[in-house]
Amino acid sequence: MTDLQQDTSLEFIASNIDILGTLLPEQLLKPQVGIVCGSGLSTLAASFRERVEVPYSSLKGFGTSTVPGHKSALAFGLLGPADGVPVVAMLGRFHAYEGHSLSTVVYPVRVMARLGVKNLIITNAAGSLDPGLPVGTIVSIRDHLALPNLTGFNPLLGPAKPQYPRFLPLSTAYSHSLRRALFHAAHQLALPASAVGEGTYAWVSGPTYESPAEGRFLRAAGASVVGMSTVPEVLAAREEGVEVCVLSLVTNFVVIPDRYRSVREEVDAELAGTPLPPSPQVEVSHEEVLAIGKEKSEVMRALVEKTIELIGKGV
Ligand SMILES: O=P(O)(O)O[C@@H]1C[C@H](O)[C@@H](CO)O1
Ligand code: HPA
Repeated sequence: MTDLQQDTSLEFIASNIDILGTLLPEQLLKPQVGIVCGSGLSTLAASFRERVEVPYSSLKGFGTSTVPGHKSALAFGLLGPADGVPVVAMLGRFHAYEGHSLSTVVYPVRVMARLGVKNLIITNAAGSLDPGLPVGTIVSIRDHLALPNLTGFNPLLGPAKPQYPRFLPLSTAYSHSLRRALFHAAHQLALPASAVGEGTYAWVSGPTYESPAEGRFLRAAGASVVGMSTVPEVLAAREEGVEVCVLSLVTNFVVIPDRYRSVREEVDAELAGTPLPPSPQVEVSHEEVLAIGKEKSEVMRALVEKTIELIGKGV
């Protein structure tokens, strides 16, 4: 772990606001919408106007993202028509599997909230557990299943703080109104219905991809997609009073064979002179995850931008 407990005191975070005050023009200093860019999705900030990038290294309390496809900077800019909505994007996030403490993982979300962000769009790359959500589908997350949270690995563990609720409800964690804005945006962009699905995100710690039995378990438990991020950020955002919308890009199927081929059957059939067809050996890789992110970056960007435009219009 890089630290045990990140300093999230108002004073410490405010020191970043002072630093940003020296780096940003006035019109970018109070972003209304935040974006977290998932693996391979940093291009979500490609069309920010008046864009200014601030490396995490020039800010206090930020870690360094060590995962390929994740930069380590905040991008500030304007999005949408006319004067534009001030926005901030995390180009690169922190994952617990990199060795970051959960308080470091969620720290940028807390900074965004203090800067004035009211709505946060969190993106990620995820594996599909549902044949109805093929590779390339964008999934609007409506709920989560977080085994680490249920077993004592939760970013909100710790002494009560007067500015936060002690017992945070999660039944409305995924904003109904932001999800409505997202589906209105998908309609306005004339995306086919199959391009954007809905589902439940299972958070696992990683860094291993799921074994077939783990995939079957998560699917039986009600998850639609699985990934190694996002839920800690959702919890911190909700604790800060920020509305949250999560988009998972399906980059691969989690291998869930209905039935394992028996190797005994395979060998017996071979020796009897009636060999079975070769059994498929499928493996997911981060390179494949990044490649799908690249392929879908334009549609993800268009969807996020249109959603932000509609949020600004109160749709
Ligand atoms: O940051 P995200 O959740 O988009 O990244 C996913 C999960 C792992 O970090 C990585 C695995 O390929 O991609
Ligand atoms: N499992 C967990 N995280 C992921 C996956 C996956 O299959 N694909 C992309 N991120």
